[in-house]
Amino acid sequence: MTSRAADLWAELIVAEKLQFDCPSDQPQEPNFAVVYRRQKSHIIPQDADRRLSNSTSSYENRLSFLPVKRISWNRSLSTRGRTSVAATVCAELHPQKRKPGRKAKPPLPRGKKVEAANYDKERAYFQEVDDFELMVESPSPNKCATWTTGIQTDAIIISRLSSVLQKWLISKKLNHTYAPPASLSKILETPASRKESACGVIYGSANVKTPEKKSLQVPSGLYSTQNKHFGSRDEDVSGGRPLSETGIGEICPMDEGGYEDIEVGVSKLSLTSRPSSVDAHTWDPFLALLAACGQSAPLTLLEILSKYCEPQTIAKVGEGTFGEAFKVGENVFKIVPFDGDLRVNGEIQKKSEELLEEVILSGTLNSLRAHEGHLLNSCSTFIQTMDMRVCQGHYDASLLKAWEDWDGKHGSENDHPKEFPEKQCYVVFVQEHGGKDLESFVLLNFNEAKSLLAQITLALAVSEAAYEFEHRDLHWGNILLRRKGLDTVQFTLEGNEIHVRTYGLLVSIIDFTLSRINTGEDILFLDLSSDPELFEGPKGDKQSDTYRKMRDVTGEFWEGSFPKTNVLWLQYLVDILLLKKSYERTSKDERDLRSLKKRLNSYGSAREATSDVFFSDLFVIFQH
Ligand SMILES: Nc1ncnc2c1ncn2[C@@H]1O[C@H](COP(=O)(O)OP(=O)(O)OP(=O)(O)O)[C@@H](O)[C@H]1O
Repeated sequence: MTSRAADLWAELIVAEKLQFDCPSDQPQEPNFAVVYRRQKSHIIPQDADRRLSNSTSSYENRLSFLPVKRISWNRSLSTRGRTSVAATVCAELHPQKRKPGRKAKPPLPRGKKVEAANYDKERAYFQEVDDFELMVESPSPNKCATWTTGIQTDAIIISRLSSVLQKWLISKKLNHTYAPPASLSKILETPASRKESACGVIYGSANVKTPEKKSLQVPSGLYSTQNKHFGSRDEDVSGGRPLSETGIGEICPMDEGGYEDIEVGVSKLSLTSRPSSVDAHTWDPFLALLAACGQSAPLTLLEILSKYCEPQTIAKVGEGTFGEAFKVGENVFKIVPFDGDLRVNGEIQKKSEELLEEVILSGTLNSLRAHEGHLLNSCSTFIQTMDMRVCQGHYDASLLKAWEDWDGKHGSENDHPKEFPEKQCYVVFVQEHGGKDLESFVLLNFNEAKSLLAQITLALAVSEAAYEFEHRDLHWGNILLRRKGLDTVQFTLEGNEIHVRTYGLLVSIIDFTLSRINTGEDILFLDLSSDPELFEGPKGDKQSDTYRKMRDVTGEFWEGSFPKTNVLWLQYLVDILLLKKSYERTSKDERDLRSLKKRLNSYGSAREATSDVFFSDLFVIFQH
């Protein structure tokens, strides 16, 4: 960003602040949306530091589930990037210096009387900003917070522990190498199990209901779909230390078995049989994460990289606060360090259990891909995760080179990864390459804009039907676009096949950090109330307003199912398409968009929104 833009920026945020503080004086809303990214919080409670350093040196004494009201929230949802607005100023307590030249936001001036907002300046600012090539990461409010699944009491922690272990046990069963599922294969071959996977509890449409905490059900859908993505486990799994030598192995032996031994394993975790203190010290989320990735020991980064391409061909494609994204062969590797002492980009690293949840969530959304066309609800709009692996060691030389090349061209906001020590662990998400984010993608015409909205609306509708899914952070950095010569893309919603005209545009949704999902066993969600900054963005900024509207809709009961939040993000997207993106369109097209936005007010879910007339000429429906 040029210094002129920075100056304009400083003036703008003063004006914004004044307007925010004195809404009655200046009720008028700005004409241009500001993209709000959350600011890094620099308040690191001593407690958090202590816990972190305790947990990283050895895996043996790792605390199991941290108290769910976690300090990690305070590492906070970061605000980064060019167009960010700093809504609050946090005390700078953490010792790590910011990388010189990092594009930090100007602080929000406080207590200073200034003139009211001048929108000509704002317009000029955004003009300048838009001219600046958009290369860096999505404006994602950065994660941090802890995934949580319930009210923060000991009993709930135990129950959560048990339920995550259920998932671990299931994951283990998913893995051919761990436990060749001979009996399972037979079950899968039967028509009954296929039918169950189509209408099953986990992947069925209306079967997932929030309040029910189901007893363990072996998700045949999980086997029949996820096996296809994660089925090819390899040498490292069988060759490594068997989990039966670990604490987890004692809970559920590693040898063969069908559903029974999963149930036996889980039953051993019942509240009556195990005091919470025992659970807290025998459960090791790192081992569970390994198991969920089908491993018994971490790989090196080079091992996984070299399976996908010649390491010299790797190029960096993007960055977030916690993840670096590299193009590796045809795929994108998102590499997220975790559990280490070293601050990454000023943030405390994520913990194993957070990554475990993310792994589960990615796997669950993956299962919406209908490989055999037998799912009641399916779509391919959520980014495909091909593999997820735990790695350990220094950053590989090929990645360092790619990182430096990108830094030279674009100027990274992240710390140089050469700092990672030998003990550093990472989760590598191997994903399909989803293209460019909406922020930087150049839309050509109104048809593309319509198809974008249609694909997102249907994907949300499908995921609502399957998992009560709410993305809760669907800003323009989390929508990837690419052009592909497909006329239509297929969705299945409650058994109905719907083909959406693409006009050559294919949409992928990424970043499920704030998302809420009901897997049928657990409700995974983030307690956004723990991050008040999220709701303090400038008034009139569409993204910030959307967080506040979500808060109103949910009444801060973030665990609950409120599909309306998906509708709020659809309205945000309409605004973005009207206000922030330029493409060939008529005034009638704009009127249509505005009418859609208005009608969206009356829809309670993306599912309902699919019936809107706006989409009628884009959908071709086949009823079964
Ligand atoms: N599958 C993908 N295909 C193409 N680009 C991707 C993919 N995944 C991530 N990227 C790129 O990397 C950037 C960072 O990814 P992502 O937002 O998932 O990381 P993150 O660490 O979760 O970010 P943050 O925490 O800051 O939101 C994205 O904005 C995008 O440009």
